[in-house]
Amino acid sequence: MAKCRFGATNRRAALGGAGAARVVTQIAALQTTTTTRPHSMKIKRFDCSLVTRLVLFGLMLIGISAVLRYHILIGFLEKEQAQVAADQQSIIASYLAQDIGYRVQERVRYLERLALHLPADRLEDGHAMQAWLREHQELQPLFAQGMFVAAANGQILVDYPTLNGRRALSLADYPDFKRVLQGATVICPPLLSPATGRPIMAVLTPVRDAHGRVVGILGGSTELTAAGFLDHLQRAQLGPTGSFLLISPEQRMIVASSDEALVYTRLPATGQDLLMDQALQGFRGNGVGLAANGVNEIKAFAPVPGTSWLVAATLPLAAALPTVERTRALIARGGLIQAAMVVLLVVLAYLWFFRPLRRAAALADRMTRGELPLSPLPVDRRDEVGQLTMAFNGLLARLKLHQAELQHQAHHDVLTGLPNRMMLAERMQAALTHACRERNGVGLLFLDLDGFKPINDTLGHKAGDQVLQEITRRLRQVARHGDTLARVGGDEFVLLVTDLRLPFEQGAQALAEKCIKTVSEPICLDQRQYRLGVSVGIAVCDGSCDADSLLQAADQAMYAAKANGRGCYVIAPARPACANTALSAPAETAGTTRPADSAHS
Ligand SMILES: Nc1nc2c(ncn2[C@@H]2O[C@H](COP(=O)(O)OP(=O)(O)OP(=O)(O)O)[C@@H](O)[C@H]2O)c(=O)[nH]1
Repeated sequence: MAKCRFGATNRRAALGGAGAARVVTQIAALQTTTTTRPHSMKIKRFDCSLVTRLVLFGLMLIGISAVLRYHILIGFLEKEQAQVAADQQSIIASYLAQDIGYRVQERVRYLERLALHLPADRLEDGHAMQAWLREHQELQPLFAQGMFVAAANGQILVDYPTLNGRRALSLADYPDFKRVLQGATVICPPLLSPATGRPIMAVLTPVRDAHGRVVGILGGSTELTAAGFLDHLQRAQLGPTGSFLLISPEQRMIVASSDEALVYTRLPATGQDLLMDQALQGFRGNGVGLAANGVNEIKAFAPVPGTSWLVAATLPLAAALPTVERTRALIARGGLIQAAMVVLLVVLAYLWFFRPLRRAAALADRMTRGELPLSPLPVDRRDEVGQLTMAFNGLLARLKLHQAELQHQAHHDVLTGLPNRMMLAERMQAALTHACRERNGVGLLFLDLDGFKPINDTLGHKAGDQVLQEITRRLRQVARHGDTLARVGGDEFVLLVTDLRLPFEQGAQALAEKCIKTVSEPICLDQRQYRLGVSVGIAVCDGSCDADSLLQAADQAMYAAKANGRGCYVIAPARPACANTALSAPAETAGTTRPADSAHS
């Protein structure tokens, strides 16, 4: 069947290279990916760095744990320490109250004993009374301001030692005066001494006659701060800022205190110090509350036995919690040390754990940018980084395999596995260059099967494919080592022969005859034998021609062989020179040979 071979060349190129073109595009895309220079993968932004995130995460953990520790631990410590301090204050306040109670009772009992022995019938005898008072005062001076005797109407008759203005006083003005007349010993509320201006306490006890009637009053007064009475309260210390108070609830007065400025001062108004208000209403014990001066204080209250007084021990909360303050500083210091350690550890971890990762990333980056050939990354360790690197290497191997497959597909025919037109062109170019250098010849045998279409049409494409594969197998046996057998169209093959010696045509002819012979062997299909033929066009060259011209010359010669009756070969009449030198006489059949057995099947 006559065909326009030159027009068909392009069509065949399209046919033979249809799949290949797609493959070539894929390869080009791959090459583009690997050769274009993408942006560097270096981590430039500080906030993108894993190390930064780890450091921030570590610092955040430390911050949270410090805040939690601070609130839980400090809260617990504050509570515990405040309780311990309050209990201690209670013990001290209670001890002081007992001691003060003892001292007061000692004076009360002393005065009551004296009253029993006082000669009631000589009350009006001033000299005798004063001598009696002096004798007992000097014997046991429990009342620092001395003692005095008053008539039943409250008028002070005599005192020792004599104090200015004392005799002018009337005991009838005291609120408890009547109780004394009824026979009770009374501890008078503290008051400022008219004589010294200092706070004093007086004790009054009745003097009875032989019939038991109250005929007078024996009294004793003492300054609260007098030696041997409450002076020890003044000297008592409760930390650097704490104080002890002796309180008279009826008067809402501080009777005595370790803080001199508070002595004989009034307590804050109701509502200003709730804990104190509760104590004045009878609460005894300890607690923490806001004082009138706005400071949180621990207060402990203890009653003074035998009196209505109470002892209060007060201490600012902050002063009671030195451990808490130290713990606070400790937590802050610990937090800072931990933060520094986290930074240090993360840096060490970065250097130790992430260095292989960074190195692998840098290598992969350089490979991606084409600075290094694609090769497996070194695997230093068997940890997660090593696993990642191995996985990357596996991926790389698959990529290379895939790339090789694509390369193969782009250069080979899928059905026969023979080189396709693209690869043939490369081989021809190489063969011509080689021939030029070696001064020998290159031959091209263009083979087109005869009678192939009927097999396809009658037995189907599958059988046609089997035939093409069988023909390929046979032609491969004919081709010498170093020759290239390519499939360039449906039933078209090209055999590229190199290293031909002069005369070049002679070697090519021998090969053509072998091809015609082997193709014409019967083919067994579907238990029937079929015969095919092949028309061969031969073109030879000494290496000075170009590949296209050589192919066109062989193609035209094959066309001539077809025209000559098929099953034969035709040698191109003139050796091709260059691409622009077209073969002028494709029908010329000089050198046409028809082997005896080259008949169509
Ligand atoms: N089975 C199969 N058939 C193909 C393939 N490629 C092309 N063909 C068929 O091969 C046939 C080639 O046609 P022709 O060259 O005219 O066949 P022919 O009978 O040898 O004719 P002449 O070359 O003129 O001798 C067509 O029918 C194509 O459809 C293929 O890969 N497999």
